[in-house]
Amino acid sequence: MSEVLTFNDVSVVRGRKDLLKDVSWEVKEGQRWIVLGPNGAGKSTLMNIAATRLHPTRGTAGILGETMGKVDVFELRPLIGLSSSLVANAIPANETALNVVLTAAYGMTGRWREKYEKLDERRAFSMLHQWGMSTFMNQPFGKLSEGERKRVLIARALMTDPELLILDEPAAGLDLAGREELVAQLTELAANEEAPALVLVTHHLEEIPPGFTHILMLNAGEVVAAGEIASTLTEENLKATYGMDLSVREVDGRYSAVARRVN
Ligand SMILES: Nc1ncnc2c1ncn2[C@@H]1O[C@H](COP(=O)(O)OP(=O)(O)OP(=O)(O)O)[C@@H](O)[C@H]1O
Repeated sequence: MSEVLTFNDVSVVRGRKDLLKDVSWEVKEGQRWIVLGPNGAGKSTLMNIAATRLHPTRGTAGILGETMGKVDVFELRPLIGLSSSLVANAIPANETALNVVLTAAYGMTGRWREKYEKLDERRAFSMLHQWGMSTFMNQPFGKLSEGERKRVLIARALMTDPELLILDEPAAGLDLAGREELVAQLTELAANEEAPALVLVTHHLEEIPPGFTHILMLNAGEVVAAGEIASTLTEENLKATYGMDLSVREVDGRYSAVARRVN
C-alpha cells in the first residue's frame, strides 16, 4: 500500500504559538480518515499542509511520495482535491456551477479567457451530475444554497481525478436532510475502491460516514490519538480531545456523542 501522507514531527509556529506541534501522521492508499478536534485545534492548518498550501515550520511533510520544500507544489496540486471554505471564498460569486468544476482542471478558481477542451467540459458536467447538481450547471455559485455549494465544491475537488481528496467540514451549515444525503454519498465514495484516499475534517461524530477506516484526534495542535476508528474513537480519547466527559454511541456504523449526565 503506497504512502499518501507521511508527516514526521510537523510543527507550524506563528509568533509564540504552536498551531501544530510535532504532528506525526501516516495516510496510506485506500484509507479513509476522519480528522476530529475542537475549534482552533489545528485541523485546517494540517489540511493546508496536506494540500500543499502551507509549509511546516519544522518537521517533514511527505505528500504522494514527494517532500514539501523539495518539490514544485504546482505539480502536486492537481493530484490533491480540496474542498474547504478557503477554496469557496476564492471562487467569484458570478461563476457558474459548471465553471467552478471546470476551472479545477486548469488549477484556477475563476474562468477568464482560457479555451477549454470538450472532454473537460463533459467531465465537469458528469462530476456535477454525480453529485446531484447538473440542473444547477448555469446557476452562479453565489446564488446556490450552502448545501448546493458544498456539492459543487466536492465535484470540483474530484474533477482532476486526484489521488487524495481532502474535505474540510463538508457538512458545515447543512440542514439535517442535507447532512444525511451527504453522509450517504460519502459512504458510497468510501466504499468505491477506485476512490482516492479520503481525509474528512468534522466537528461532529454524526457526520462520520460508515466505511471510514481511521481517525486522527487533535487538541491544541497536538495528536491525542490516531488509528483505526473502532479502537481509537473511545470515550477516553474524546475526553482528552474535548476536555469533557462524553458518552459515545455507535449504531450500524453511525456514531453520536452527548455530554455524560452527572447525577
Ligand atoms: N496565520 C496565523 N497566525 C496566527 N494564528 C493563526 C494563524 N492561522 C491560524 N491561527 C490560529 O491557529 C489555531 C488553529 O487554527 P485552525 O484553523 O487550524 O483550527 P481548526 O481546528 O481548523 O479550527 P476550527 O474547527 O474552528 O475551524 C487557531 O487558534 C487559530 O486562531
